[in-house]
Amino acid sequence: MLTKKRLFFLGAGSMAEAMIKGLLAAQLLPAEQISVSTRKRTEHLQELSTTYGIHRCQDKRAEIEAADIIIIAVKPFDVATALQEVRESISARQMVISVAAGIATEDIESCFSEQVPVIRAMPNTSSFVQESATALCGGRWADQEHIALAENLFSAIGISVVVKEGLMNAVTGLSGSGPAYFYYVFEGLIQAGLECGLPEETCRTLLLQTVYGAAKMLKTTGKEPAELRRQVTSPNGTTMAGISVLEQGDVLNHFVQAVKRATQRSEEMGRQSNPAHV
Ligand SMILES: NC(=O)C1=CN([C@@H]2O[C@H](COP(=O)(O)OP(=O)(O)OC[C@H]3O[C@@H](n4cnc5c(N)ncnc54)[C@H](O)[C@@H]3O)[C@@H](O)[C@H]2O)C=CC1
Ligand SMILES: O=C(O)[C@@H]1CCC=N1
Repeated sequence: MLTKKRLFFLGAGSMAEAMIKGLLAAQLLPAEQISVSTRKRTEHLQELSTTYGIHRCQDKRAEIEAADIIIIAVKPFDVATALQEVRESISARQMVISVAAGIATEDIESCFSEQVPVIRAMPNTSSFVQESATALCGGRWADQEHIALAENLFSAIGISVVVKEGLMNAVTGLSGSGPAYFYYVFEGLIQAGLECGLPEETCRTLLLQTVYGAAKMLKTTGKEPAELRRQVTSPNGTTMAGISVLEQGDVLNHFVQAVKRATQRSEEMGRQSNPAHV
């Protein structure tokens, strides 16, 4: 479905690069059909174009007019300015996909004079290795075909699910930010291994396989995490001793609070960066 489409990325940071890398690896469309722009012409833009063979934007408006799908991948507080610059070049025959945290489809829609189909999506940076977990929803003017096209795009770089827009801030706090929670745990475990006398390389090798194996167990056995944890935990053994320290620190509840705070932050950013109010 996407093979002949032209994509324009408004913004060329971590998320845009992760998506571009994933899309090209999936061979969903040729690199020449992807254009990127940044606020200023930077070396980074040149680097992206050299690395991936994508088109480095020369004339933002003309290239946006020629695009089929415009992907908003600027920071939430830059969405208003970025859209102000190009809104006249976007029409109802195109489709906008925003990955900006917190920004509602209706606030993006209100920037255009036409009934532009808008999809709000929340992928994560694992798009880079085609392992994103993406949730998306359609705005007022997005029909089933637009949603299917967006699912097609995000399924090429991981898995995608369609949710109600009211759940998008929670998705942002859970799986949008999610990789960072796991990296944080990984950092802690590396530090633990080092402090217990293991060489760094050994820690890294063992932990990488441990995290990969645990994720694969969850995915392939379909068992509950508590059940899989029980299988590791011998009565009065090492795991029980380790987990009791985490329980004393109420670590599980801290994860719950972290995701709730991230969800709330997504809501706040949506209010503070609302492009409809600029
Ligand atoms: N980094 C992540 O893990 C995820 C980020 N997101 C969302 O993706 C969006 C981008 O985030 P990052 O890539 O992390 O940010 P970033 O700071 O790495 O990249 C932002 C890019 O936008 C460009 N930009 C700023 N103003 C612009 C303008 N007026 N016109 C064109 N380009 C402009 C900047 O030059 C930069 O290339 C955010 O809205 C964020 O909420 C969504 C999912 C995950
Ligand atoms: O930290 C952020 O605001 C972005 C949105 C989800 C992941 N990173």
